[in-house]
Parts: sequence; structure tokens; C-alpha cells
Amino acid sequence: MQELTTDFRERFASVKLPMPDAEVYLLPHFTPQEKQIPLQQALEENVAWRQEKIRLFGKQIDQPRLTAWYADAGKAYTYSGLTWEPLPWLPELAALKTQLETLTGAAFNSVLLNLYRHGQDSMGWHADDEPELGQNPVIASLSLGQERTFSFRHRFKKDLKNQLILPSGSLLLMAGPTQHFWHHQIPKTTRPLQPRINLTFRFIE
Ligand SMILES: O=C(O)CCC(=O)C(=O)O
Ligand SMILES: [Fe+2]
Repeated sequence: MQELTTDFRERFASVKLPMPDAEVYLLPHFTPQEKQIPLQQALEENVAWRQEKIRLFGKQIDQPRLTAWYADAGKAYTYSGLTWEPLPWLPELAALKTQLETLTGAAFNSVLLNLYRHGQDSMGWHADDEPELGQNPVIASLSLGQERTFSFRHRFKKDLKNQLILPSGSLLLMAGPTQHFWHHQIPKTTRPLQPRINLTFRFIE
């Protein structure tokens, strides 16, 4: 089972979000300001971005964002009935993985990247609860570029909600029972927005 260390929990108690049935931390300044733009540019250029399709009402349509998946060799990942072979770690991604492991005490062996090109790119309500992520996954989610709204809603207590702004350089950590009890999304907006890259580091069993 994956867990944050006691050391991490004590150090970051002040940025733990007051959500029941959840363990969520928002570290606003994980990537320092001067590194954000070079890192974002390197990722925009070097990541093998793909336009995946989703099935909606029996039709194949473009996913409203670009994605890529990097992981340790042999960690195949299955979704929508398809199995994806991971790409080998880019140096920038390997460095972030090590930084996150040192910070949290959790291990990561894969990263899913999302590129939201503008305000009409989005991610619908879901939990990161695929069986290969294990019981209580630690998900480390780094944001670069345009700040976007991130919404939570409780899966069973329908009046419980939370909305955050994820600024460039921020790290959102979800652990403990969060995925059992909460869904999250990145909503669309009609405001004209610049691109945003999100990286979610995970451990696949
Ligand atoms: O872009 C984000 O901040 C959310 C990404 C996400 O929820 C996911 O990749 O599972
Ligand atoms: Fe997610």
C-alpha cells in the first residue's frame, strides 16, 4: 500500500485541504518560478503528445486534450479496452519523479501527461481508481502554465464540493481514501486561456 510519510504529513499539515474522507495537499510553489517556463517549453516540445479518441454515444470523438504516458519498461496500462506500452522516461520527467519521491516518501513508476491547449480542453468527472493503482494510491499532480479550476465532488454526500485554482508550479497530492470518496474534474471554460500542462505521477502495481 502507498502512503505519505509521517514527516511529509507533519511538514505540510498547514496546506492539507479541509475535506472529509480525503487526504489532499496543495503545495503552491513546488516548481520555482524561474524553472516553470523552461520546463513547460521542454515538455511541449519533447513529449510525444497524442490525440486519443473516446467513445461517446457510440461515436469516436477526439479527447478534449492531448496526452502521453511515460513509465518503467513493462508497465503496460489498460483503458477503454486498449493496452498502452509506455514510452521510456525523458530526463525532465525522471528528474521530477526523483524529486517527488524524495519529498513524499512514496514511489512512482509512471506519469500521465495532459496538455490542455485552451479553455475548451478539459477532463470530465472521474476518480483515479483503476485496480492497478492499488487500494489508496498516492497521486502527485504538477501543473505548469495557465492556471485552471480543479473541482472535487463527494461521490456519496452530494452537497460536499470543493473548488481550487491550480497555479503554475503547484503540486496537488491526493492520498489515503480520496479516490474512494471523491470525483474530480477540470471543467471547460469559454474564457480564452493559454495552454496548461499537467503531470500526474502514479505507482502501477
Ligand atoms: O489536469 C489535472 O489537473 C487533472 C488530471 C487528472 O485528473 C488525471 O490525469 O487523472
Ligand atoms: Fe484524475
